[in-house]
Amino acid sequence: MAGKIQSLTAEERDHLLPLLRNAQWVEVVGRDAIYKEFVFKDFNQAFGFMSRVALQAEKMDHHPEWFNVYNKVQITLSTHDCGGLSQHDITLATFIDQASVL
Ligand SMILES: C[C@H](O)[C@H](O)[C@H]1CNC2=NC(N)=NC(=O)C2=N1
Repeated sequence: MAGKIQSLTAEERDHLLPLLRNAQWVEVVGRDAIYKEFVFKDFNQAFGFMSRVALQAEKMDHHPEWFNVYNKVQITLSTHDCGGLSQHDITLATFIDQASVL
């Protein structure tokens, strides 16, 4: 069912994690995952953002772990099929950052 999904290599991490940190993503302690919190003007803005991310997640078959209260959305990205970060998480994080400023 799950295709062969590769964890990021050490070289890819050295390159990509600083870029993610610059964009306010942080590495989760005790787990190979990244996390970021988004704050919007109100629930309508937050849910519009979540809708855009949801459509992309379905398209990618790669889904965020997320928690929403009113105008705040907390997102954790990791690839369950490989037990850690993969290129899918980087791709989705990049999409999420773009979707958050629409
Ligand atoms: C069966 C289905 O394709 C898999 O479970 C997909 C769905 N969405 C997923 N999302 C994430 N974040 N990681 C996965 O490994 C994953 N796998």
